[in-house]
Amino acid sequence: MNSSDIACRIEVLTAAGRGAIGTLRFVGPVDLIDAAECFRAANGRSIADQMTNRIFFGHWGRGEATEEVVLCRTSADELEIHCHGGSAAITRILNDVRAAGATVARESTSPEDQSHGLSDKFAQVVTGALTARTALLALGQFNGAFNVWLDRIEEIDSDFQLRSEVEAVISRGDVGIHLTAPWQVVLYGQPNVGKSSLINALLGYGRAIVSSTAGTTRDVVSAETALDGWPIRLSDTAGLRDSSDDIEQAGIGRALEQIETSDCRILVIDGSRPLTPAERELCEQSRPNIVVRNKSDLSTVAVLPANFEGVVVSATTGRGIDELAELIVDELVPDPPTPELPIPVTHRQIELLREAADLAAHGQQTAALEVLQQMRTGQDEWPTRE
Ligand SMILES: Nc1nc2c(ncn2[C@@H]2O[C@H](COP(=O)(O)OP(=O)(O)OP(=O)(O)O)[C@@H](O)[C@H]2O)c(=O)[nH]1
Ligand SMILES: [Mg+2]
Repeated sequence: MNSSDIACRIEVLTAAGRGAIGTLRFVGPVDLIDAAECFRAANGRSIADQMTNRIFFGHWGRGEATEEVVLCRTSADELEIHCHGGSAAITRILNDVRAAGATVARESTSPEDQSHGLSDKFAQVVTGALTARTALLALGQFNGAFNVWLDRIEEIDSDFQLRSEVEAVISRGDVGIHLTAPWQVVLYGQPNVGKSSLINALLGYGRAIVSSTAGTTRDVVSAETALDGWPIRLSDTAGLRDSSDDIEQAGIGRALEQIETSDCRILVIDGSRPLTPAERELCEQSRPNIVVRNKSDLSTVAVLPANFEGVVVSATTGRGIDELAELIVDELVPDPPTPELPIPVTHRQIELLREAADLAAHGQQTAALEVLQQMRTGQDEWPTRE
């Protein structure tokens, strides 16, 4: 019998979005998968020779690029496949089984299908949102906040008012872009001031190595967390100093790149001793968003240049860490939006909004509205997480 004559299908059982494990169910003759040679059981038997209702372990894929999976024949012609929860593993298994002749069931819970055809890729933003808070904002857009706004602005008859409405939406673009990608926050400063201790205190666990030896951190060490429900990637960096050590120099080069590309720059100084000339220069030249005066449990003698406030903390005792977290949030999201407000979620949407604001500023209201109508859901490109 030709495989295309066999009624068999595969479906994804786990919900869309990020998860630890992905589960798929195959219904049909399992020798179809054996014949396609996409799975090798650790016990050397074919799937058809495995006992029902017993799990068995093996590798999916051929050659080098295999992946560990756990399978279970839940009945003679039903097979569950448990794999890594990322979409890559699920998609690969779906594609292999489809290539072997199975159909992919419509009830698939891929993000595209989960929108039930109601809307478009807003569903992808909802499932790609990194925290409950950002998921709620994305859900607001999925539920039509943007389209409601597009309907409403068509009624506006003043180009001045149109422009200010559009600019208010643009101002939420930074939050929109970060629904699915964390803000970058960097800690930097001289060696031994307590940067690694601080990142650990903010994270609540020991991510970075701490030691009394200056020059301990050599590379950028990053970790993701959430502060007040906002997704944040904190990066610890090598202490900045003149060094003849090649590895340390390379680490300092990476630190400087990270400082340059971050959304929030936190300069850490050792507040228990007078400010060094290098720290003074960093205050004045590196444009820090926040200056942290660490080691306040020892003393607070450091005096910052005029116009710099500095938050007083101790990574060791925890003093000031909550206040520091609040300052970071205030820097990144000074005006947190609510889910019913329209929020652009892609760079393309922000570009279109800017174009419309510009047209409105030149009195071209009809043209501005035409540009805005291109933003109706379903006509845009969407962000994906690397
Ligand atoms: N008393 C006190 N000691 C601290 C505090 N924060 C850090 N230290 C100590 O300072 C030393 C250096 O801490 P690290 O966190 O490794 O400093 P760093 O800035 O990451 O250093 P490099 O990686 O070398 O650039 C360690 O001995 C820490 O225990 C603090 O708030 N109070
Ligand atoms: Mg360090």
